[in-house]
Amino acid sequence: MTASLHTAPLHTAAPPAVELVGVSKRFGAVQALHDLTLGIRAGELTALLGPNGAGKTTAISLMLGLARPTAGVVRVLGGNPAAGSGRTVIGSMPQESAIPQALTVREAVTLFSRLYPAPLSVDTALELADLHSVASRRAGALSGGQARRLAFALAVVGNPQVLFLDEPTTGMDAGSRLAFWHAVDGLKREGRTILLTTHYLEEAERTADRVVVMNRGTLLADGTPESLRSQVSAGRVRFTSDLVLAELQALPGVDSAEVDGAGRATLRTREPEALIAALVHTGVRFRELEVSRASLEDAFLSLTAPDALKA
Ligand SMILES: Nc1ncnc2c1ncn2[C@@H]1O[C@H](COP(=O)(O)OP(=O)(O)OP(=O)(O)O)[C@@H](O)[C@H]1O
Repeated sequence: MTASLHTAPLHTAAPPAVELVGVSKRFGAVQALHDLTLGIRAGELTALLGPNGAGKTTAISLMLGLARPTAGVVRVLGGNPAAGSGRTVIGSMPQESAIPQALTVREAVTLFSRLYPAPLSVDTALELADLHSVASRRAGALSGGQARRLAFALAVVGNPQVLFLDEPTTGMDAGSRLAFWHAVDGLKREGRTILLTTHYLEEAERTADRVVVMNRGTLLADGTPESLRSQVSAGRVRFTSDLVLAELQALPGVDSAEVDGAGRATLRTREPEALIAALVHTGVRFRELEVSRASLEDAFLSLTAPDALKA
């Protein structure tokens, strides 16, 4: 197949689905966001991570047009979200949602579906949120996890192009979480743009195309889960030998080394394979070799609290 010479690659041509340019947000004395610039590409699943108070929910409320920036520009699908443009193609699952307690699950989803021009069927939304078995239960009688799933159904029933999920899995049990991520995967495969916040880093690691780490209202890191992991020492190598600290530190690629009184060494390195090859090459006898990979959690801790990993 021959591609047209005039066809620009899609990923460079497509404007960001969500864009923050130089955005600041102040609440009185609190600077919740400080000069934040961020573009979310269409069809991408982005996880927004950061410790409590980092500014994640504030960023989402600006993207939803629920608050206005103190400075800077927010665009969603090319328009100003505060002007209400695009409201019918945006779905949102807030951290806390107030759903009329007397409505049944099916009634609440039906009511919401009527607000949108091209909604999903109510049954599809119930299915996606794994709510069929409690469809006739009143919202006020749902468990915490079921109430989160109802909030998810309400977020997706409008058939959104862009979906914001603020700590979606908080309160869900393991089975609900699995079903939830399966549904999110399906929505992503359909080409929807999804931005979520989570404190469950292993979920972000498995699901996200891109991870954005914030702290104190600013952006600390932005990349694939893999690229963030590689920003910290990618692995931890442990073994027992007669090597002393200075000899361990002299091995190639060692970022940090510790050794206890029994000769048990713990080394952090970006290149565990090269380190082990060099160790073998020295001819020194070693035993009890263990190699473990840095997790996104290691990267997150190292980015948001640089001293945390030095201990
Ligand atoms: N309406 C408000 N009035 C005053 N301060 C606010 C308001 N909303 C947020 N803040 C402050 O702005 C900062 C960022 O809060 P935000 O809720 O965006 O953080 P977050 O990253 O979502 O945190 P969490 O992980 O705890 O949900 C915090 O210091 C918070 O106390």
